[in-house]
This record gives sequence, structure tokens and C-alpha cells, in this order.
Amino acid sequence: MSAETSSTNWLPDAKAAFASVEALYAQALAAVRARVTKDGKLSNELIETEQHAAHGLSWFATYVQGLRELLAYADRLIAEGAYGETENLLTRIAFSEYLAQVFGGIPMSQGEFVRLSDFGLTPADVAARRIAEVDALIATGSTAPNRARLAELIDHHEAAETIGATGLDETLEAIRSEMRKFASDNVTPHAHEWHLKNDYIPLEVITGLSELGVFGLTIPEEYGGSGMGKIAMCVVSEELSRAYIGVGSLGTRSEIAGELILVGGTEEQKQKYLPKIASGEILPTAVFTEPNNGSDLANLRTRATREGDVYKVVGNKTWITHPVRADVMTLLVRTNPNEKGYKGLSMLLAEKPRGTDENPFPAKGMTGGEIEVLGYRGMKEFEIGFDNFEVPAANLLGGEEGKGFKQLMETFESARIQTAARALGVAQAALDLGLRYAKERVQFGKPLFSFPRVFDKIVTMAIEIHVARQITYFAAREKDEGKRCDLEAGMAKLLGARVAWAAADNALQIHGGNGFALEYPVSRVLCDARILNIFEGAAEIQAQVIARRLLEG
Ligand SMILES: Cc1cc2nc3c(=O)[nH]c(=O)nc-3n(C[C@H](O)[C@H](O)[C@H](O)COP(=O)(O)OP(=O)(O)OC[C@H]3O[C@@H](n4cnc5c(N)ncnc54)[C@H](O)[C@@H]3O)c2cc1C
Repeated sequence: MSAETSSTNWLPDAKAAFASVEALYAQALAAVRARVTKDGKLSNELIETEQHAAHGLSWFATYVQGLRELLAYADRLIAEGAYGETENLLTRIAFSEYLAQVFGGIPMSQGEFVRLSDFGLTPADVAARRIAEVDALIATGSTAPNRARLAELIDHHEAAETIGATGLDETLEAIRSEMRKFASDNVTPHAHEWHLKNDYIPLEVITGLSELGVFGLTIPEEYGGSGMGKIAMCVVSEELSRAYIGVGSLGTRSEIAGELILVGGTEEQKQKYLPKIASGEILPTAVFTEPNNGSDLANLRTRATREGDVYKVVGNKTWITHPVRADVMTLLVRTNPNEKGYKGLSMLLAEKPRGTDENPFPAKGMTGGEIEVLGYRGMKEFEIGFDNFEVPAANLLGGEEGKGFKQLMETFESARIQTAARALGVAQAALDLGLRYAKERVQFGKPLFSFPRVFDKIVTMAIEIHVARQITYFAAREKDEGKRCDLEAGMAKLLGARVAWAAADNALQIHGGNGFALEYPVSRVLCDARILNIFEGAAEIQAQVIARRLLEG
């Protein structure tokens, strides 16, 4: 253990640098706001024209949030006496790296960078905020010796479940261990085969998750769940996704349906569905996207017409995950054709029988075909046609038409936090595989892990997971305390998806040619990681939503 790499004397500088970055961000916000305001109001047209700056602002705000959470993490763990050398190096290198990116250019994706000048900040604006502490931290944080020392610590981390303490309490870490044990026994050894064969995740695995209470984790106890809150959901999603994203995503639809019914359902609907969703007896599926309406969901066209005691549904949906084995669909439809936008939409709790590969949809008025996919397998994606498919009118969520879109929006915070946690799991899987391979594979007489360009990749994965994890836990904590956290949840998902993709790409690179072989699990992790930037709000849409909220102030 080195005194230098354990020293926390960089933290006062970091606090000063953070204040400066916050001030710079406030200037960027004001500058972009001025550019997208017309006649005293935010103009949607101008926000669209200025997308690069507006979306860049979301990334800048995400970095500010990341830096803030790193400092909060350090303070908390120091107070608890749990801040060791690994935690210090992770935090210091991450802080320095993200600080350098703020001043040098933040990657919004590969090849798309946002720079301070894009916000309209002048060199003088930037120079005034680039105080001595900023330069000192950049120069002394993410250095070759610090990275080498962190790599050395990571090399010995295998017995631990995460690299460095997560900052969560013992109960949550015990949940992590329980999930990790279940996944190591029942998922990890088979995941790659399920992927290669495009097999369903076996029902026994779903039963096992039900017994562990995974589907009822956040459902209140009065409705048969364990009412544990969103941080527990994060830990569970993270560990299961680390084994296989498909397994970590089984709970996603239960989470969405549970949340929809909790926020929008009648008491009768809560009593009827929540206990069965919590126990895993009912598997839900989320049916929103249409062939012509993905990101632009508010304009969807699938019609539900009330005829007596039923709604008759006509239209086409696509990209529906796990619909064949599902028992109930949260089905977003247009009940009012005269209202073209979101106000004409309603949510139905549409029950359906389970199907098989041979007969996927054994229900009157329902047909569908599988969409073959790169990754994110194990549940199967389908396009679905509805031709006078009947849903009892009593299954209109909340018993009132026109509320569907609003009800869905209310679930976005939870869904995004859960997806951010899935991204963390995938990124961690990439790190695990990359690290193991780098230690085993010998070239030029040495393990790959001894080469800086190789261990640097692992170090980058570790620090980025650290930042994304702290933002995700922060959003979850806010949600558990009943606070609005749409911004932070969106940021967690935005960053998590980029981090997972970069981690998977780098882990594959460490595998060299073998990474390109289907036989190696890292090839699956690359395919799985790719989805995270597309669903639950594609990266561009996520940035757009965050930007709008920031600009509104
Ligand atoms: C594997 C998988 C599983 C899925 N599971 C489900 C599910 O279970 N249920 C469900 O309902 N849906 C599901 N989806 C659908 C998913 O939510 C949509 O794919 C997503 O919302 C994007 O919509 P789209 O594919 O129509 O892309 P589009 O909306 O056509 O967007 C294409 C690209 O253009 C960008 N773009 C679009 N509009 C703008 C804009 N205004 N400004 C800048 N860029 C823009 C997007 O960010 C994206 O990069 C799933 C999708 C996949 C691939």
C-alpha cells in the first residue's frame, strides 16, 4: 500500500474544482437556453436545430452529477471508515478523467463529442473556470502510475464481488451475494448456450427467481411484495444482468407492469394483479412500440374501440419482448381517434394465454412472428398483429380513458433506473471476462494484463462503472425517498448504456481474434451491450428529454 495512492489530500482541490465546473455548467446552460429561446419561451424548433448543443448539455449535466456523486461517495465512505486505497484510486482517477473530458470534449457516442465551445462558451469563459486546482487534478489523477497501481489492486480483487466498496449497506450487499450465488449456479454456466441456440431462459430459472422474491421486490407488502425499494432492485438487476442480460431483464416487465398498476390502477386492479405479479405467477409483457412509432410513441395508432363491455383492438405492434410466455400485456392503445397526440391514449391490462414456439399466440384476434436479433435473447422479440382482439372494459388501467401516456411516463423513472442497473451488470460482465482473459493469455512471455494498453482498458471499465453506479444508486435513493428523480434516472441510463458498450468493446479487444469467435462469451456480451443505447429511450431521445428538463429549469 502506498501513502501517495491512499492519500485523500486531493479532495479539497476536487471540491474547489467541482465548484468551478458547476459554475461553468451554469454558464453553458444559460448560453444554450438563450439560443433556443424565442419570444421569451423555449422553442421546440430551435431545440431541434441546436440538438448538438442541447444534447451535449445533457451530457455535461451528467458529468457534473457524476463528479458530485464521486465526492459524496468519498465523504460517506471516509466517515464510515470504509475508504481504502482501491476506493481512493477509483474515485481519484475517475474524477480526474471526467474533469479532463469536461474541458477536452465529452463523448456522446463514439465519434460524437461535445466541446465547451459548442455551448457558445468563449476561450475566456473557459479559462476563468479552469482554475489551478483543475489543472492539478488532471495532471495528478489519471496518471500512468495511478492506473498501474489500480490495475495491481484489481488483479487481486477476484474474491470480492465488486471492485472497491459500492457504498451500500450490509443488507444490500447480502442481497448482492445471494443473487450472485443464484446466478453463478443457475445462469452463468448456461447463458452462452442459451444465447447461441436462441433458447428461452428455462422456466425453472424463472421459478427460482420467483422463490427469491425478484418479481415482488419493489411491490408493497400489502400487495404481496417485499416493498424493498429501488436500490435493492438495482443490486438484483445488476447481478443478474452480470450473469446474463436476459435474466436481469426478466424482472423489467414485472417492474413496469407493477409500477403502472401501482400509480394508475384502481384498487380492484391492484388487488387482482399485484400479488400475482409479485409471486411470479403472472408474467407481464410491455406492448407499446409500433412499426411506425418507436421514439415518437405519443402518435401511435393501434385503435381500441369500446363495444359494450369490451374494447376491440386493431393494429400492429413490434419489438415486443417475451410476449409468448406472458400472461398479461400492458397494452398502449388509442381510445380516442379524434385526439391525435398523447391525450388520446389509454393503457389496457390485456390478458392472454401462454403460447409455444409452434403456436405463439393462441388467442382470438392475435397473431405474430419472431424477430431474429443480435443479442438480448432468452425472452424473444415479436411483432404482433391485433385484429379485433378483445379486452374487457374493466381492464382499462385506472378505469379512465386518455390517461395511458401519462401513466406510462410516471413509470419512466423506475424503468430507467432499472435499465441503468442492467447496463452496470453488462459492463461488469465485460470487465470480468476481459480481466480473466488478460490474466490467462500470455504473449511475448507475459500475461496480457501486464501491458499498460491492456490493463488501462480494465481500469477504464472499473472507473466508469464506479461513476455510473454512483449516479444510479443516487437516483434510486431519491426515488425511495419519494423525490422526483427523472433527471438523474435519465442520466444514469444515458451514461450506463455508453459505459456498457465501451466496456464490451474493450473486453472483446482484449480477447483479440478469440473475441470474434462466437464460442467466446465476450462475443455475446458485445451483442447484449448494444441494445442498451436503443431501448428505454434511445440515447438521443434520452439526451433530448434531459435537455428539455434542464432548459425548463
Ligand atoms: C431488443 C429490443 C427489445 C425491445 N423491447 C420492447 C418491448 O418489450 N416493448 C416495446 O414496446 N418496445 C420494445 N422495444 C422497442 C424500443 O423501445 C424502440 O426500438 C425504441 O423506442 C426506438 O424506437 P425505434 O426502434 O422505432 O427507432 P426510431 O424512433 O425510428 O429511432 C431511430 C434512431 O433515430 C433517433 N431519433 C429518433 N427521433 C429522433 C429525434 N427527434 N432527434 C434525434 N434523434 C432521433 C433515435 O434515437 C434512434 O437512434 C424493443 C426494441 C429492441 C431492439
